[in-house]
Amino acid sequence: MRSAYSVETVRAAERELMARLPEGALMQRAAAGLAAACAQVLGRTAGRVYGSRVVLLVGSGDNGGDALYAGARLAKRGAGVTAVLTAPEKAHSGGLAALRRAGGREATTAEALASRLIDAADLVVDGIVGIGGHGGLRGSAAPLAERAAAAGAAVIAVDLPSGVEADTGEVRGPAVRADLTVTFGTHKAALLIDPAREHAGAVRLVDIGLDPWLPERPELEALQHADVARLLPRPGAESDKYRRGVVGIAAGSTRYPGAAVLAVAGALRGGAGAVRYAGPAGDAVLARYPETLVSDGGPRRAGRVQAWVVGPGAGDDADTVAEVLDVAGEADVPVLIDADGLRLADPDVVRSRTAPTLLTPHAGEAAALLGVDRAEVESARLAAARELAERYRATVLLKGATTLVAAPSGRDGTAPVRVNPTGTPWLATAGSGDVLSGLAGSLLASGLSARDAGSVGAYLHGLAARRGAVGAPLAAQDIASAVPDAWRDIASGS
Ligand SMILES: NC(=O)C1=CN([C@@H]2O[C@H](COP(=O)(O)OP(=O)(O)OC[C@H]3O[C@@H](n4cnc5c(N)ncnc54)[C@H](O)[C@@H]3O)[C@@H](O)[C@H]2O)[C@@H](O)CC1
Ligand SMILES: [K+]
Repeated sequence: MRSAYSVETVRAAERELMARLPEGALMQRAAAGLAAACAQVLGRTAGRVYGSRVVLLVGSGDNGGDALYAGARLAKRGAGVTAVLTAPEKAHSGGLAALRRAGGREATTAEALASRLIDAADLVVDGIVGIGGHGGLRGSAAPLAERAAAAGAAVIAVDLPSGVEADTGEVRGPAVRADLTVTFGTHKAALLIDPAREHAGAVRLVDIGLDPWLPERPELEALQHADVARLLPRPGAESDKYRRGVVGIAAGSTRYPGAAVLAVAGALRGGAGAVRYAGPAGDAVLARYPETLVSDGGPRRAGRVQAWVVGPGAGDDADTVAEVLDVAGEADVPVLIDADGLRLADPDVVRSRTAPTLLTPHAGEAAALLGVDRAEVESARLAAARELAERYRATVLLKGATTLVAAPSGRDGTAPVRVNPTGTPWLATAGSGDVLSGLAGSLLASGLSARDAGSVGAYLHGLAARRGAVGAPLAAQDIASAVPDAWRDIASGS
């Protein structure tokens, strides 16, 4: 599991740890990890550390201190290191002294911008601002970041790419774009959630001994292979198709029969023992998937299921959405609501449900439910997912480059929001969401909680797209077809 903690929590843990260590020890741990990462990158870009050209962008806080101490370590190994001080009078004094002792140089922002210093660098280290920052880069920091981006040197961000919001992943103004971010103690939300995540590049976590002081429950977590492997449903020796769970799919319309076929395609690969289809696209479904149990009497007459999926390709069929909510309410089984179903479902009915509900909007659908612009959802994904989960008292899977799964708060607080690490741009293809709804619905039917079904579904879905795409576009059906490969990879730990 990869966990991310809030700035407030990180600071509290750091205080506990620092109280037990000699002064400055923590910053030395951070600087040592940072210098090691810099040396590795220099090995690739400049051949070696000795004789390489390193530029440190140094702000006025401890983030700059980390950069200065790391720079001193590199200077001792023969790198030519210049620190560009955005606020010379406020730069970390111990770090600056260490850099000077090691033979490093200093420049003001104006000098750096007027010369070719940054353009000629092999490596730029961004120590402008870390967890102490708010808002986009201010003052002379913004043109420095721009120059670094244009220079084409490798950029390593210290703790966070400067200018992003640590706790939310928002980017509200100019921000550094890094190739690698070396972060300390724990991940922060900005390193996992877009748009900030995109600015971070690859992320390396340096252990500074913070773990014992961090609370058990993080703000955010990203499942890894081993976590998903533990959650994947496995049939026992005694299982028959009904015990494995039956998922009901109420999707598609005469206008959009394909959505039904794709949702069924996903559902057949999600671990349920059987898939029932209730809707007007039964012939299309059977033609492609003869193993489906098709009924043409609507959801009420479809027979028992352990979870329902409703909404993909539903068009304006509000009656079916209402019927599924009715039937699922009577049987007290989980419901996944996707696509058109999100717009058609009665919010009061959704809120008053007692069995789990999983809503799976993309940014546009989430925006419509929240009554805001799509851009607002895309720029503040975490807040949007949390807000929807509370408003609907339902688990919300907000699709996107970094898909989020947020559960509503319960008696013992709010479970960490899950962020899916397997997303890929290849997923942005028509019908991809229909496959996900079937897949996650099938996981719900096989007994996973809404939060687990959503996050395992998104994980498998992303991995399947990566497996299936391998450098070429893929269609939604290919994603469904690649799910068993993804499942095998996870189950076998490969
Ligand atoms: N606290 C600790 O124990 C440790 C902290 N470490 C480092 O210390 C950092 C936190 O240090 P600080 O609390 O001093 O804070 P930062 O160094 O992150 O930033 C604070 C400074 O940045 C300026 N600033 C804020 N927003 C800005 C913006 N948008 N544009 C330009 N300047 C801006 C502020 O005026 C302030 O002077 C961490 O991110 C990490 O790099 C590490 O050394 C590990 C140990
Ligand atoms: K930084």
